[in-house]
Amino acid sequence: MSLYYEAAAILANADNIGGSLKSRIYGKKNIKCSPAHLYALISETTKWSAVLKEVVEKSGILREEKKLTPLLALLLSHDLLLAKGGVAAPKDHVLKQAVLRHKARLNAEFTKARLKSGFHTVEAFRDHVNAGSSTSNVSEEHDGHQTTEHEHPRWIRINTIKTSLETVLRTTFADYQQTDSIAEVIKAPSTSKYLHIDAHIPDLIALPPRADLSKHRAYLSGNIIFQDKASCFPAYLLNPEAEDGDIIDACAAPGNKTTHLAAVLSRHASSQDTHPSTHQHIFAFERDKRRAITLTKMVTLAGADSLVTVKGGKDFLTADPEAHENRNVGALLLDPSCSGSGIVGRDDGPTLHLPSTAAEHPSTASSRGKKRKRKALPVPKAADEIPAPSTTAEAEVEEDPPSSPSEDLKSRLESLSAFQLKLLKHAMRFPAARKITYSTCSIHPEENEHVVFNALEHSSATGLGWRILRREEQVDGMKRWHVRGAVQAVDSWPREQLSREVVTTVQEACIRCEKGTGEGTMGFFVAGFVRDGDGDPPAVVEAVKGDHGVEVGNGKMSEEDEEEWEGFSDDG
Ligand SMILES: C[S@@+](CC[C@H](N)C(=O)[O-])C[C@H]1O[C@@H](n2cnc3c(N)ncnc32)[C@H](O)[C@@H]1O
Repeated sequence: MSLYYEAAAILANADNIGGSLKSRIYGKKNIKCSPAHLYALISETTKWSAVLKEVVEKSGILREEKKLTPLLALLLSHDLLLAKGGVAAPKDHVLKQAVLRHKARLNAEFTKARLKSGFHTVEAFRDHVNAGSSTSNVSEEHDGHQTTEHEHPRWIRINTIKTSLETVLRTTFADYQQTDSIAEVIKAPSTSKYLHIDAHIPDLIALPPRADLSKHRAYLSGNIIFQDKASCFPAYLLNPEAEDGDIIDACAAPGNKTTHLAAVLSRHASSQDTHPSTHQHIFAFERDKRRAITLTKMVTLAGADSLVTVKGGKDFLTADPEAHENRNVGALLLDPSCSGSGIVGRDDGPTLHLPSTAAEHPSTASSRGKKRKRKALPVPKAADEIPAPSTTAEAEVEEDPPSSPSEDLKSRLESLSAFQLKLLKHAMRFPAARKITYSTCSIHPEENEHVVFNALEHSSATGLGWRILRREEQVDGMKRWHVRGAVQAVDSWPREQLSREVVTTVQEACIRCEKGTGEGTMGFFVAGFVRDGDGDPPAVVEAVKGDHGVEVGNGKMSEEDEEEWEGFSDDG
């Protein structure tokens, strides 16, 4: 498969794999081309896609070249017009020939687009695009600055292990102007010095989209951490307090929530004038050894070494709840692998704009007989837990897809939610546990509200006294957050065991974030579980054994457990 076919397949993301573009490319097995080359081609093409979309549409190439899909046309025209070495294929390659046949027209349209944008040289045009000053979806003008439709602020969590909000406002952000309006920050150009202090999460601020602090001393020293607002919800909602004892982060890499947990402990301790490591510890499980290395680095950079033990290469499902070291685990944070459908791309990465064949020649689509049209799947933008470039047009596929995307998605969601539920049920087995948060960066009810309902209906919850953490019991910022569980997810749940009242309470207790709104969050879900009273550890073990056929600690698994699902790769 040539570079362009591989790049188009990754951009189409037909597997709907979550995670950053980088992690999806580097984590992909069996790719033939160099990952670095693929990454460069895809990210550069995405950056230029608003310009190239128009160039491709106006050139008419898609109408005449049946071998080209909109994605291939974008990638090839990028290399033809902008790459130093031109199209990276032998001269008799079918794709190279297809694009070269239209070279003159593509060049002419590109020149027109450049001049229309007011640039006399390609270099000036390139600088403009590289500065991120929007070749994409230019939709509005604000104070002379153009902004794109789905701008995402640069969220920054102040690492309270090392510093405080007050200190960074006085130092790192001393020359920034504070505004109460997140909208003002979102529409500001990347270089402007606007700052918004978040109203829900303590120690979180928003800067304009694409604000680049990656070389700033505060970032390099771990005083500030780039973390999306939604991604801060779980540790804040879990709210581990001194009496909660030790904490498990069950799916920890790259470590945003682990270090946030450590910062919360640190903050609580400093308000009580104690040191957290004397009575509380965080165990961070990460099954993937490679990702565990990143996790360890992040923990060290955040100054959280004394608070966190990284369990690298260790599967949380093999952790024995009865083990001596887990006897004080009172709180667990579960943020398992998920479809990543809430990811809107890497931190403020660009949006992919696909050329439309239909828009150019309305008659063409209907005259294509058997060819099928389907919506291009959203493409991961380029991060940890963020943006996948979203597509703006329909991709035409010439061949029959192997199976319908909705069937693929349905079975993928079934596997994912079974795995997520299994983790949640395992967390409920820790005898001293009193608090759990369950979160995903997915927008699908199957991975969210339905997992919660399933757990609540299951005797892991009912037999052991677990219940949902109601809205009115949540920490202040989460109680005030207005986007709650999806009503349609709740309505579609068959009320077999849970009463209408319970279902309504759960819907109100669940917390969601939506992507692409003026709130500047990614798509996200979190729910809290609590257990009242002291419990009775021996009875707990019996209930668990009886219910699951699992003797925790000796590795004897039930039939259901034997089918180990490996999960999808995650954000990097
Ligand atoms: C969504 S990511 C976690 C992101 C992380 N919580 C953060 O905020 O940076 C899920 C992680 O869980 C890991 N994982 C999945 N299943 C696991 C398991 N059974 N035990 C331990 N880690 C697991 C994956 O390798 C992946 O790194």
